Amino acid sequence: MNHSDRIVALTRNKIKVIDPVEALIIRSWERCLDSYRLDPEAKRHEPIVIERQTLTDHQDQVTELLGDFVQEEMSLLYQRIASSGHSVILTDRNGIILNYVGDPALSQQFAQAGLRPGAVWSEKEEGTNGIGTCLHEKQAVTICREEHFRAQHTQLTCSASPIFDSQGELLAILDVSTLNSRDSKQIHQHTAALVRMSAKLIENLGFLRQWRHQWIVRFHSRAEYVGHVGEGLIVVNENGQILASNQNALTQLDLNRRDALLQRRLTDVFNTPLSALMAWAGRQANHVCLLQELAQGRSYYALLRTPQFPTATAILCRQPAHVSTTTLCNEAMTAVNETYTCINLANLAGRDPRMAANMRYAQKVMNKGIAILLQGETGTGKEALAKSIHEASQRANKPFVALNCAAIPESLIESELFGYKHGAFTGARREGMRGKILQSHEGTLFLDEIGDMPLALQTRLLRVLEEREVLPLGCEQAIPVKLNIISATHHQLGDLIASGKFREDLYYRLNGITLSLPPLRKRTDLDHLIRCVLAMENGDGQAVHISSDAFELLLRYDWPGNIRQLRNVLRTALALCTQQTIMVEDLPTEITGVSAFDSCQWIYGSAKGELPLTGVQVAVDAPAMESVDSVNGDNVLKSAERNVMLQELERHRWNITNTAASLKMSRNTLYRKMKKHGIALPSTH
Ligand SMILES: Nc1ncnc2c1ncn2[C@@H]1O[C@H](COP(=O)(O)OP(=O)(O)OP(=O)(O)O)[C@@H](O)[C@H]1O
Repeated sequence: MNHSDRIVALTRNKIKVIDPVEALIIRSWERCLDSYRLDPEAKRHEPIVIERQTLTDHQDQVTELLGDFVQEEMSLLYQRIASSGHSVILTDRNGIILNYVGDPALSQQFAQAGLRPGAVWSEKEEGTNGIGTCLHEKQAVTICREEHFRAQHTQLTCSASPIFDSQGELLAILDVSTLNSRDSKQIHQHTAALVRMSAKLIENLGFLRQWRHQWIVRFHSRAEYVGHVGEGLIVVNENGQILASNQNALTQLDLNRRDALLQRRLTDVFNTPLSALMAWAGRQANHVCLLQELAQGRSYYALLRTPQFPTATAILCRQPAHVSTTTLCNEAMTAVNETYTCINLANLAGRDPRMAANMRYAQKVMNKGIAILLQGETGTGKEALAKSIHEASQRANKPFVALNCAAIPESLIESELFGYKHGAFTGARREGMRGKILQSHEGTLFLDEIGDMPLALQTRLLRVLEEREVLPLGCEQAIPVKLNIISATHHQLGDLIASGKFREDLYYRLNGITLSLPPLRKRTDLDHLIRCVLAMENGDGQAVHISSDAFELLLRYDWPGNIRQLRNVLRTALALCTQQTIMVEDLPTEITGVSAFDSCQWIYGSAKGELPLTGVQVAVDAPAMESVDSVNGDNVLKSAERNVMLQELERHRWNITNTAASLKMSRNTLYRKMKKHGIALPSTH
């Protein structure tokens, strides 16, 4: 069957199609046949190319909206995937090619194929193709060889991803095209993932640029992702009214429509007014603060970016360094490279017996090639411990290489971990890539969030561990590797094994010894740790004090975010306090709220014959609470009760039985109180 007959047979349902990707292509073919009346076998034609001056105008328009860094990001993407036959292309929303980065030796061939600045690659002109079909579908697509409608384009393979403006309108397309690739579509998924990430990055940077004269709240449910490609962005004016948001913000907040945010006030969405964020940004520009979303009580970390006025010299929030795709893939590494100046194996234990036992075991096994598994809730210090073990070991002068299995897309983990040979697949770098396993040769490989590793990769990893050699993609010869693995997880791997999500044999390989890090609320040396972390955060600054009331609250708080949260809270408190003394009012409501809730529970609960909550009975001055919440006393108590419930629900991952038990109330009472406070169970917990 020739190209044309195949298209017609598939489009007219003469061959059944099940795959949704194919369905997208069939839709496009239908448009080409029925709406644009194109002929797949039409004799070779030249794409329309717009005039030079018009092209310059189009380029200026897009550069004005997206900024100069587009070219830089395109070059970075090109370097990452550089191999013969690739070019990185930017088009505007009409499919006009604006910029092109590619191998100069091949530019002639690309130009002959019609891929040159000024050429129009809309579907209407060129039939089904990466750029045109992406424009129409407004989603990332990969169009491989015969999937192109025009027979003359079947030498091309293109992965394209849309770039939207802050109103959600399509602005541009980022595309990577290659000529005469013989790889399967599946193999192109690696390139497609990189294109999607770069497009998202350009979109975010364009967003920040477009709204550079307004306040922007940058947030994510994980502190380390603020400033990265997945962060949510919400623009507010000085009255706290929301002007725009990016798609990530909607995804993070579980909203499906942009207008669900527009024209609302920041305080309709989060528990913190803009004024509080401004005060924070003025004093502690570089650090994230904790926000609570009102609808479901989820916590987010946020940075406020101050408006950039031409003369601004004073308070400027952190403008994260240019985040390239490479940094995204190395997220785990970035986290490990945080300054742990005063954390080492000797002082990590603090004065907690369980931690001290962990350190003793670590000392005993760290030079014996025994795999160490670190288990603990988020923020308990697993990465810090892994790094300290490496630094205390005999391989301290060898590399410490980290991979966060949950932070990078599934399609990229394989090549990040195992590496690949030059030309292993479309998008492979010319010189190939060594992969984290080989990079860590003789050093330590730290596999964070191992519970999130896809099953297929678990099998490959197991083979590497058993055979002590690695076979990068596209290589025929395995390379011997000397591996020392430390892995970490917040999951109970036993549960994952029971549900078939984790291989039991891999678990035994990784678990030469398990070190369980206690949550902060169970550490016996919390007082000592608070002092250490405070000293660490204070750096070389003047001596700092904590009032006994504030210290008491810190000791009694449950710390769902563990040491990470403790660091953040103390950072904020340090920034807010006056005369180097941290007072109750310098602490966030989720901490001060506990005491108010307890007294409120004591008042209301006893009247209804219910037990008081956790037994915490710390008196906090009502004015302090009022100044935080700016509400009357009754509301303070209600809001405190709500806060504590949300916090406990979050801590127990919205398990009603466990939350009710920890709050010492029946499940029915918990449901009743949740209803009273308008707390709904999130669907994804
Ligand atoms: N003993 C300690 N003293 C002071 N700070 C610590 C200590 N242990 C960890 N931290 C700090 O706490 C924060 C969280 O630590 P880390 O990232 O190691 O936790 P984690 O358990 O790996 O978290 P996650 O599971 O979310 O990745 C980091 O900022 C780290 O510097």
